[in-house]
Amino acid sequence: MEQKIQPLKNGLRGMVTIPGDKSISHRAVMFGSIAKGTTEITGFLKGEDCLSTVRCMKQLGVSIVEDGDKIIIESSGLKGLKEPDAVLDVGNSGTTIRLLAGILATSPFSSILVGDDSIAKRPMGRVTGPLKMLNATVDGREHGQYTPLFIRGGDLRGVHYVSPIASAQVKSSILLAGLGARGTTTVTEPYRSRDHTERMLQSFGVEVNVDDRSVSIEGGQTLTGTMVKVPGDISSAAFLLVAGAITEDSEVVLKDVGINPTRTGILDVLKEMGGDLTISDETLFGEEPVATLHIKTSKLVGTTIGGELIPRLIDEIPAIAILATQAHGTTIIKDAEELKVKETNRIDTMVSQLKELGANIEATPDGMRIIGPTPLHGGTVDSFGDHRIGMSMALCGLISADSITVKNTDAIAVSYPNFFEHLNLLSEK
Ligand SMILES: O=C(O)C1=C[C@@H](OP(=O)(O)O)[C@@H](O)[C@H](O)C1
Ligand SMILES: C=C(OP(=O)(O)O)C(=O)O
Repeated sequence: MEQKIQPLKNGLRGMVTIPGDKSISHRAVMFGSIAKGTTEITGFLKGEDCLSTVRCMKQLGVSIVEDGDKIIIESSGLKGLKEPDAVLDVGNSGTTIRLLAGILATSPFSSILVGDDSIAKRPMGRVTGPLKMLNATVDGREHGQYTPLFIRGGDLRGVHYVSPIASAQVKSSILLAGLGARGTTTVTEPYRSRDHTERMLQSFGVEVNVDDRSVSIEGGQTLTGTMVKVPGDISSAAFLLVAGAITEDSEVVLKDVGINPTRTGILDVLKEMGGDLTISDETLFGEEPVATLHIKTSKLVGTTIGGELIPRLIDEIPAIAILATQAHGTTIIKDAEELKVKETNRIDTMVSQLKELGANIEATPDGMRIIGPTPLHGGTVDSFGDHRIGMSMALCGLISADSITVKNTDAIAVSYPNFFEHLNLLSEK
């Protein structure tokens, strides 16, 4: 599918409730599936990635049903999972395959994990390596570096894994395997990555110890079913925050957005760049903080982004690149090599597609450099099957001189199925 986006005549105005957080929705389904008893999820993101997680867990014998706006999971716990009779297909979802690999490493049966063409290029050695250290039998293409992955779980023993990268997928995979291991499992990261696993495991009754950049878990603990209320996804909200800031005469209100501090790098950067952002109605959905975000048309300046900030805004960098094209001065994004191993190489795709529209942007070895403000012209660009690239390109269409056609917009359903609906709602006068 392709979409033609016309430049806005008036600003964006109104209020929307952002769909559920993708990271939290995946975890709610996986943890509910390995918990004893009933888990009820509200605000679950019905995006393609989370639906892949639901399908995989059903194939492992778990009962997952929709009841109105709730997802109800019934399980007899981790030991109740059954050997799947077909390969488990994670689609486009890195979170599904890496977290599920950790769960399967504890299960005494064989499973094969596959995904789409993008997943086939993404590195899996970052989880298969440490899972082997815990004594799991894990293999795959190029000795477990890539899909298909083969896993036979078994008798695991806890380890202390010092991760070379700040990755919540790696951390979570190892901690989930650690739940079924003898002794203590600890993961230490160079910087703290998103901590939804740590928070949610505690609401399922698991004791988790956090000490600065290290997280530890004792093996043998069981999860008990619970209620999970999923906040709106700040990574989806980011696109509307950027849209509101870069378009004339705009004022947008986003309700119930998750503001977990391990995810709010985008808010820090927006403020740093001069964004007219206010945060109100702070409250908690279970263990997760949420708030209402207000953004207005903003006078933006360039900034430098790197270091510990990167894991706090890794998925928002494509949106931030659009912001930077409209900011006065130079924006430098560094220490962001991880962008090369997402759904696409997000450094290359953002640079090539933004250049296509007239932006002043260059790739650097660990990120990008953008000089603004530059007017964007019309044209045809491609998401290359990457949801976040598709939404970033659509934002360009709001401010460009002529219309922009974005190819392969179906990918957007991975994380924000009603993205265009929300944009249209905010454009109506
Ligand atoms: O744990 C998660 O839910 C995620 C962690 C991040 O990936 P990494 O762990 O690879 O950094 C992020 O990019 C991804 O969208 C979701
Ligand atoms: C990188 C992403 O997701 P995943 O790793 O789960 O495919 C993303 O949503 O931007």
